[in-house]
Amino acid sequence: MITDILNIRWQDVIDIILTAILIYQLLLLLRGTQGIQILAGILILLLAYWGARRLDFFTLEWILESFVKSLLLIAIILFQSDIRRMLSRVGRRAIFPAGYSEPKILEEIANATDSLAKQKIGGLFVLKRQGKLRDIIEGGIRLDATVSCELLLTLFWPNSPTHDGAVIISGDQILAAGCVLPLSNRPDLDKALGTRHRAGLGVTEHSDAIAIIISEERGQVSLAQEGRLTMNLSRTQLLHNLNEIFTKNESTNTGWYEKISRLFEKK
Ligand SMILES: Nc1ncnc2c1ncn2[C@@H]1O[C@H](COP(=O)(O)OP(=O)(O)OP(=O)(O)O)[C@@H](O)[C@H]1O
Repeated sequence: MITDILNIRWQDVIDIILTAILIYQLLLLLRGTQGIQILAGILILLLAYWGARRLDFFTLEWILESFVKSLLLIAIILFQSDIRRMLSRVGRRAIFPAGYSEPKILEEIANATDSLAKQKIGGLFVLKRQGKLRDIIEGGIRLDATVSCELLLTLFWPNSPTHDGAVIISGDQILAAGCVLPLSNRPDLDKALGTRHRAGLGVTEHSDAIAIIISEERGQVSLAQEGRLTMNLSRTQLLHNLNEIFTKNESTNTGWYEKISRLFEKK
């Protein structure tokens, strides 16, 4: 046993790590879906097969053995939509890692912000960076849709179910809407500013995310970063600030570890 451990090759270590990551990601992908129930069913049948073998129940073993032999095929058929979703996610991240370097994304966000402000419709966008916002995203309505000005406007349209709360964006993807953010406790904040601004500021105190706040009352746009609020921005100023934050920093600040973890990360 000890000699086996001593003989372990570096390939075995990588093999074990990759298998663990794969299983963990599969479980994350299936969590909360019907897939997890199917997986539990398969595990019960595998347990029954193992029991039948141990107890020499030949007929049951024979039936379950045929099932176990075709398990891979059965799993592919049962999980085809989950597998498709996972492959497209991995492929998309490998080729187009989550980032804001594509100028069109920031323009779509700036256009939506400007349009909401002009119509005095309240809005709150959170632009995710390296820091995880999993709890916040899971509390909202999951979307996984491509960023577009039209969709962002629709999400904040009065009476829409996603009108309240924040939209979380990561690169070219809208991850979730209707998300509740942690509120800032800053005592020196202008008393005229309500919970939308405190929420936008709060998320930037807890993470490296950027928040764009559109005031319903005054139709003004504010940008929050690292617990600081820059208020009353025009469309041009907002776009300029976003470009400064993202296109310059994002590509240089991302190390190899972040690049690899983004590939597997479930946001
Ligand atoms: N914790 C939170 N997370 C996300 N959104 C929140 C949170 N709390 C409040 N909001 C949003 O803020 C809205 C209330 O805005 P409120 O009037 O208090 O803010 P405000 O900062 O004064 O902005 P406005 O100028 O738009 O009135 C809620 O309807 C909701 O959409």
